[in-house]
Amino acid sequence: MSLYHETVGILTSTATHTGSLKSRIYGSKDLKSPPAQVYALAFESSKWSAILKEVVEKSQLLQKERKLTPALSILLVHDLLLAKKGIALPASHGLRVTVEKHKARLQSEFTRARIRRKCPTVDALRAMVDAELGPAHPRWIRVNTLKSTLDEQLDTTFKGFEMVPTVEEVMASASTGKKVICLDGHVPNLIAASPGVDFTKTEAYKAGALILQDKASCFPAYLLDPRPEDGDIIDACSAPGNKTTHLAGILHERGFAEGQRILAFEKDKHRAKTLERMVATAGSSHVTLIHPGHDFLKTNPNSPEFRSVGALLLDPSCSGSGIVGRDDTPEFHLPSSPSSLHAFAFPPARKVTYSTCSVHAAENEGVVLAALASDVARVRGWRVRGLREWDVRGEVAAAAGDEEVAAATGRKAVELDGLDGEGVEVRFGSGEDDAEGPFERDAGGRIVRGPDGMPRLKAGKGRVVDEEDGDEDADEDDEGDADDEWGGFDD
Ligand SMILES: C[S@@+](CC[C@H](N)C(=O)[O-])C[C@H]1O[C@@H](n2cnc3c(N)ncnc32)[C@H](O)[C@@H]1O
Repeated sequence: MSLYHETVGILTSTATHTGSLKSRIYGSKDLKSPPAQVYALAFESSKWSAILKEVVEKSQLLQKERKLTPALSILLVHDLLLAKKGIALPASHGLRVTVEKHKARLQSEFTRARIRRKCPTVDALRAMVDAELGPAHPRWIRVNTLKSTLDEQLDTTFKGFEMVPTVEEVMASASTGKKVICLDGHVPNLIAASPGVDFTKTEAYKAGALILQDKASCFPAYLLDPRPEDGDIIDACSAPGNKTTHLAGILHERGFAEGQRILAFEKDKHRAKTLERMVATAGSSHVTLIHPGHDFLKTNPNSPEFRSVGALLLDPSCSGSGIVGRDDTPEFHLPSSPSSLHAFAFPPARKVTYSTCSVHAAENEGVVLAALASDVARVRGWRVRGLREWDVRGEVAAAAGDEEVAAATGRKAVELDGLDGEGVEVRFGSGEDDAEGPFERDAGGRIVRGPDGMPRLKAGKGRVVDEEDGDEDADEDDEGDADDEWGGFDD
């Protein structure tokens, strides 16, 4: 079957019409054509289809060529008019001949469609079509510290990229074609690069030194703040392994304690294989114990295996409604909220992060509220912490009017309040607004980082590093509530 028929099949089949376009194509076992080619054709043709529909209709192509279907006509006319190499079929192929004999008429209808949109050139029309898709998002790349360092990557993979101080400038580079990068101001070792640059061919990517991971997806491991003294860390819902390997990267920089491990659960055996591959490529197999095909909810928190689990990361399956750039409407799956309640029951656990890639309150604030209202949370004293200074936090209405939950759950950080009076390491910041953010910047506007790779906070902005013992302390709060002083992760 030709590339065109296979792509029509993907775009029109109701049987495969779930999940994103990408997952439908890359998850299809029946495709003969290269998935990347099918994806490019499906995506680009869909992007242009409003204009191509006009061209096909006004040229009366379908009336003249009865064997062509509407979907096939859009794909073929797309390649005829817009692909560099034209229709990807032999010159004598019936489909190609059928469409090419109408080239002059199709071309003139395309020109009319462009003029109707007041675009003087095809490039201007292209820019208009791209703009309708919304702003180009940066390519987020996490340097995997198990395999490389930020500096090493700046000197190699990103050599030749211009360093800019803001993500807005990275996004703007989509229209100038310049290759630029910006170091993220929140998550260490995270880089925003120009949209459209393909890093999958680089040696660093192939070696696992670079991991393509959206910024939002980097927050859970960063907020969990795994430390050598935390003991074992559970990643309850691990595949494909972005956060599992991120946890390993953070602990690698801090130094794993003797015998400290990441316990990674993945209930889907097929996805667990992907997890195994990712953990191996990232160089973290020796510190990660994978439980393939194991349902985290079926674990016994009191089992000796978990006696030193101090922190858990929960990233359950969700509707995915908040994924930027998702190209079609996702199904609405509710997450398994019991995972939060289950995590609270691990005896030594002191920290849990709960994250989703959903914008639905039922999957976010609703789950946090239900978890906090549970018996185990009340008995063990679990409370919500985190992200006080983040611009977008939980919604008060969605949190049933609970302002503490709403104000603290912008990106779902939940932490145990010290049961034994020792308190906890993470504290809230003051919540003051600061146009430039709370971090020190150098003359070029870049965020200055401390020896541990964390951005350095300006004096008076929450977390500070005690120069003598390296411990992180909170500044004095005007209201004297040390619990409300943390500002380490926030903008
Ligand atoms: C959102 S994805 C996790 C993404 C992953 N944390 C990452 O950053 O790459 C959710 C995964 O959790 C798995 N999962 C869901 N419920 C689970 C459970 N109760 N126990 C173990 N795995 C679970 C799903 O099979 C799926 O692979």
